[in-house]
Amino acid sequence: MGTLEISHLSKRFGDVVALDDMTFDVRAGELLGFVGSNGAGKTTAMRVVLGVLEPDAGEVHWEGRPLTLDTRRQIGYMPEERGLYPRMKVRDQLVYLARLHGMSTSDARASTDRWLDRLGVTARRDDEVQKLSLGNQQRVQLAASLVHDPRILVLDEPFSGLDPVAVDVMSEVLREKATEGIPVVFSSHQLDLVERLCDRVGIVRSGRMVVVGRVDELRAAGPRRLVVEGAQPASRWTAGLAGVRVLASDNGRTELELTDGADDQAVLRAALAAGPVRGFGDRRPSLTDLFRDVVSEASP
Ligand SMILES: Nc1ncnc2c1ncn2[C@@H]1O[C@H](COP(=O)(O)OP(=O)(O)OP(=O)(O)O)[C@@H](O)[C@H]1O
Repeated sequence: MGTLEISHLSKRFGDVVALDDMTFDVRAGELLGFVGSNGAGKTTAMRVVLGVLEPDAGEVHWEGRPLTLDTRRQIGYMPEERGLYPRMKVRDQLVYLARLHGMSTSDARASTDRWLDRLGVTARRDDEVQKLSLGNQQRVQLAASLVHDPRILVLDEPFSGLDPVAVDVMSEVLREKATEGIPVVFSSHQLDLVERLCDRVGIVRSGRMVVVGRVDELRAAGPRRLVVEGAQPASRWTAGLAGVRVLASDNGRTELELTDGADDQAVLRAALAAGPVRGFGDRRPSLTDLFRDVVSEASP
């Protein structure tokens, strides 16, 4: 199993620049979370990988070679606009899709039944897709991306609209596929989930991949954050501190950002001078914090 390499993709729709020299890779056996604001270019990038959209420039390679029609058939894709036939029965539809990807009828049936069972929709297998709830349609859509035993997984917002149990099942399946050695990339706005699940995260802004790495690496690269409990109000004791910015201050809890060279002991001394301090320590930024930092860097 090889790496999926997305190199220097550019794509415009009229005046809109959807992709602007986007480059990143998805390694064999990893789960990559693809995050970014609405309209940042995630869906466009995924559609280019799948080959349903031609880029203006750039290339996609897998195992060191450009993706061909044949290798693209080995991608399991979950589109954002769910692409099932509403009037077709669940099982028939999955068998049909697996056959379309070259599976024999008996393999297609076996694989369909296995995935329906795994995703908890066996009881609905003879129902038309349109009669299923949205969450169950989504489970079927995931089954559709997996039924042909893909060697690459590209999933556009697979978690949106799922109940917590379905989120767990979906997470488990994606993790398992990565463990099998498949490159797995999925987009999501549920950053807590991405943080928990992914090996690496890529943050997209205005068609460019601006940051990519493990969440702990991204954290280490950002400014240090401190939490001080007690010593209110913060405005009274933080004003004279060099390199210190107040991020939030309420209910006796102050969050600070320290730029290079700021002295945490000076912060503690200033806080103590203002009143009793009950808590003092580092605050690990969440992926949501990191995302906000990256997105706000864009503002002038
Ligand atoms: N077929 C199209 N025609 C015209 N503009 C398009 C088309 N597809 C995408 N765009 C534009 O390209 C930009 C990127 O859109 P894209 O759907 O890739 O973003 P996204 O990151 O997936 O957003 P979201 O998180 O909202 O799903 C947007 O400005 C969008 O309006």
